[in-house]
Amino acid sequence: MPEPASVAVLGFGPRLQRAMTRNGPLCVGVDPHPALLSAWDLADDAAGLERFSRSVLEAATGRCAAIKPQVALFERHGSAGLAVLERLLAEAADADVLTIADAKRGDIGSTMAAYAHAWLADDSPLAADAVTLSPYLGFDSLRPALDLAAVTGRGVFVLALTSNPEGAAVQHAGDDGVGGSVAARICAAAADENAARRSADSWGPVGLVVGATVGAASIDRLGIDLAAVAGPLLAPGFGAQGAGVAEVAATFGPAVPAALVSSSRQILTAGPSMAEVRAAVERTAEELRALSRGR
Ligand SMILES: O=c1ccn([C@@H]2O[C@H](COP(=O)(O)O)[C@@H](O)[C@H]2O)c(=O)[nH]1
Repeated sequence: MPEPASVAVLGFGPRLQRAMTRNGPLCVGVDPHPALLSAWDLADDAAGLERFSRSVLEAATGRCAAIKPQVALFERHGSAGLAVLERLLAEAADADVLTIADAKRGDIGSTMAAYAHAWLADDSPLAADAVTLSPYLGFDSLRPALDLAAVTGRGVFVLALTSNPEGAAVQHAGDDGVGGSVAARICAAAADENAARRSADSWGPVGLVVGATVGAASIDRLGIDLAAVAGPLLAPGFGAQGAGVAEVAATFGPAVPAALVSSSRQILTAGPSMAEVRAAVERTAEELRALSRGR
């Protein structure tokens, strides 16, 4: 049977480029940690989760390029939490806010196909604009998601150089300074994938996760050319994990225009006052817009 036609007209790469041009490179993380729910005077249950998520979406709308719900923090509430996530994804789509489900999925064959369907198929209740994927069962084990994203006009962000210090033990393995490390191979595979899928000046559907905390020294030592990926670079680690604008500039260098910088706790701790959350989103967005403008 032929693949069903997708409702998406533009691919994820160009849609994200358009959103970043319009609102700047901030991605607001929706991380309803129990401690944050409590600080917002909300119960640690599905109703609290819903109030929290809706408020973050409202504060983020029109001020950022995308939101990134942390799926684990919805899953910990079971089916009721996933139902809240489904509604958040639908409401964000209605508000014209792009969504990246931070699910870090990765498996083999038909199981990977099921993950791909859950997050990237048009008829799935959990469909997001993009999903994060873990390539540690082999980059090509992600094939069902890479192929489905291309069909439905959605995207993927593959973990390459994560923001946590423990990531280096695996991701830097094989470092020979000329692209032999695990991370460099993932970057090269993403670049090949995008070269086959993207058109002219647009980004392809395959992005990478590269922490803002990683630093230029590691990128240089690993011999990685982030700009060659020709796709978006999701950069967690900003704010609560210690990276600021200077670290984003240093880590991404000439690839800074591709950096979609994600911040969760630093913004969310401004709540529960909606005025304060909106102000925190706008302050962060403006700092990052200034970086994109080269100031
Ligand atoms: O390398 C990675 C990949 C994902 N994350 C996720 O991003 C947010 C970061 O939250 P902050 O509060 O801004 O620190 C969180 O959901 C992580 O699971 C990451 O931090 N690093």
